[in-house]
Amino acid sequence: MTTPNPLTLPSPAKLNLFLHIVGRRPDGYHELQTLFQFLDYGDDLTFTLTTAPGVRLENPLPGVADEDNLIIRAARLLASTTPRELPGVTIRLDKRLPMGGGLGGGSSNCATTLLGLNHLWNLGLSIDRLAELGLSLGADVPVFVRGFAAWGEGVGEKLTPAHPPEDWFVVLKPACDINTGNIFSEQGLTRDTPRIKIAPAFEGDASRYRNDCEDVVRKLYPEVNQSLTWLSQFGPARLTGTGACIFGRFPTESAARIIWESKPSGITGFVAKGVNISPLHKKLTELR
Ligand SMILES: C[C@](O)(CO)[C@H](O)COP(=O)(O)OP(=O)(O)OC[C@H]1O[C@@H](n2ccc(N)nc2=O)[C@H](O)[C@@H]1O
Ligand SMILES: Nc1ncnc2c1ncn2[C@@H]1O[C@H](COP(=O)(O)OP(=O)(O)OP(=O)(O)O)[C@@H](O)[C@H]1O
Repeated sequence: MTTPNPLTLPSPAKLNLFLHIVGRRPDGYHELQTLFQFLDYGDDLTFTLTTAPGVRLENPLPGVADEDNLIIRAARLLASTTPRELPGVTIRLDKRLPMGGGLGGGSSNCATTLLGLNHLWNLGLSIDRLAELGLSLGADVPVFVRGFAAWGEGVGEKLTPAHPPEDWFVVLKPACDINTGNIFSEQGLTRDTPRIKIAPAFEGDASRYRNDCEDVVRKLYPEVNQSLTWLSQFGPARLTGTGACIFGRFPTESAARIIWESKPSGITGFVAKGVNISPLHKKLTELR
């Protein structure tokens, strides 16, 4: 199939179905054990190749300077890997994922840019190389580059494919933004959860494991505490990443929608399906 110009690619959310902090590296980064799954919900990025050189963002993100935007940083990093003169590109971001929500929106935008421009610029970089470039921009980027649900170890870059059930989720965004770095620097954070043995073909219920950031986040953010208490009435509810979003798992879309409709007023969020192959990779496969 010929690649359309403009080309729109999905930039999905991830959930951390559980998140254990098992240690701390000498550079201060935390060693994790986590289970990543994608959602069939997220942002869209539209790439338009142009004859004028350079990388431009059509719609800047409020509060994020273009040179800090992970889309621009990913595009520039990719361009620096080749001496070739590349076509210019204009990128439009249709943002749906809340920022600072623990859904990995910025990291996902970064990965969609790396994979999208590798394709459009015909760079031929391997997934391993793209994951390595991505890791230099953020700990959550490699899982979005690789595109399969996975056990994550290290800082989340050592990935082993996993197959959690593709259930439905109610994702709630309490009315607060949480900075990942701030949570990881909290004194009271649990950092010594014993390592568990990862089961490569995991197909079970991850809710028997916890999110180690939850106690600290509940204490610092009463909005998250209240939302978790509310959603827990219907089954296990968890924080994703360092929050602020929380999620509950349901076997069917209709079961999830019933709970969604009854949520307290003032809380935003969405209902989405968990998927073990990233919608980005599905779309790129169609283009090959
Ligand atoms: C919490 C997770 O979302 C779980 O998937 C990720 O580990 C966070 O990944 P991310 O948002 O890509 O995080 P980064 O942008 O790499 O890191 C933000 C800051 O959080 C802290 N940080 C992050 C990841 C990690 N494993 N240990 C840390 O201590 C570092 O101070 C870092 O400067
Ligand atoms: N394209 C982008 N989209 C969103 N945030 C971006 C982007 N580029 C840079 N950022 C910065 O990254 C920060 C974290 O945004 P993001 O949406 O990835 O949070 P998050 O979901 O909590 O991430 P994670 O789960 O990886 O910790 C934002 O507050 C913003 O300053």
